Amino acid sequence: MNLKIMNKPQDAAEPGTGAAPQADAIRVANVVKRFPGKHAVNALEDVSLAIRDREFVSILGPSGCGKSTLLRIVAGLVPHSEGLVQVCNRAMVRPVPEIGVVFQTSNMLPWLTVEQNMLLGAELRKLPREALAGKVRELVRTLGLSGFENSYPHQLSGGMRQRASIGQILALDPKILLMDEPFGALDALTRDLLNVELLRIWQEHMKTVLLVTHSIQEAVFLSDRVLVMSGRPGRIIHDISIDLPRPRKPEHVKTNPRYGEYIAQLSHIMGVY
Ligand SMILES: Nc1ncnc2c1ncn2[C@@H]1O[C@H](COP(=O)(O)OP(=O)(O)OP(=O)(O)O)[C@@H](O)[C@H]1O
Repeated sequence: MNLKIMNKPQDAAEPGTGAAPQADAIRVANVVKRFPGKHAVNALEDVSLAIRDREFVSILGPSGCGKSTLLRIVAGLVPHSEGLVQVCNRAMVRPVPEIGVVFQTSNMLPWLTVEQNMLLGAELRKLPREALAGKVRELVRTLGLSGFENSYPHQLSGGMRQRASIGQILALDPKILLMDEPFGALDALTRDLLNVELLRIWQEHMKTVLLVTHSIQEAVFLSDRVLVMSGRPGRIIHDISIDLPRPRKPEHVKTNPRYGEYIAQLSHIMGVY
C-alpha cells in the first residue's frame, strides 16, 4: 500500500492545471484553545488548516481531542485563545451568514411543523417569508420529506428529523456547512442513505463542507481530504487526500480496492487495528 499522506501547500496552483489556486473558504492558522478555570483544559494546540471553496473535508480524531471545539471556533460560536481564523477571507469573530452549522441532534423547535421550522431562519434574519417559501418547498421534496411538511418533530423518525434540520440550514443557503457528527445518532442504514443524500446536496448546491465524524468509512466515502487530529491538546497530525472518483456511489466506492486501503490506513493511524 502506498498512499500519500500530504500536507498540501496552501498557495499551490491546482495540480496539473497551472491555474490560479482556488480561494480558501476557511483558513485556520496556529490556533490555540484553552478553557480556563479550576479544571483548565488545553483543548487545541497550534492547529492550522485551509479548506478551499467547495472542498469536502472531514475531521477524525480520538474522543475529547477538540474536534467539536475546532468546529465551534470556525463557526464563531466559541472564541479561540491564540491564532487566526478566517472565513471567506474575513477574520472570524462571530457567527456569519456564510456559515450554517448542523449538530448531532436536531435544532427543530418542537411546537413548530417541519415547514415552519424551515422558515424560522428567515424570520430570525428578518427576510420575507415568501422569499424562502419556494425554496423550502423544494427542499422538502429533495430531502424526501414530502407529505410531512405539516408534521411536528415528534412525529418524525430520527433520520427525518435530521434531514429536516439540514433543510433548516440549507434554506438559508450558506456557502459553508459545518457538520458536527450529524448522523452519529442514526442507525447504519439511515446513515448510509443520508451520506448519499449529503453528497448529492454538496454537489448540486456547490457547498464547502467541514464534517466532524467518528466514522472512518463515512469520512473516506464523503471527503476530498481527511484530517486526523492527535489526542488532546488536539493538533492536525495527518492530512490525507482521498483520491476516489466522483460522483461516488456506494456500490462503486465500496468495491474499489483504494477505498479499503484508505480505511486500513486510517484505522492504523487511529489505532483501531
Ligand atoms: N465549554 C467548555 N469548558 C471547559 N472545557 C471544555 C468545554 N468544551 C469542551 N471542553 C473540553 O475540551 C476538550 C475537547 O472537547 P471537544 O468536545 O471539542 O472534543 P471532541 O473531540 O469533539 O470529543 P468527542 O469526539 O468525544 O465528541 C475536552 O477535554 C472537553 O472536556
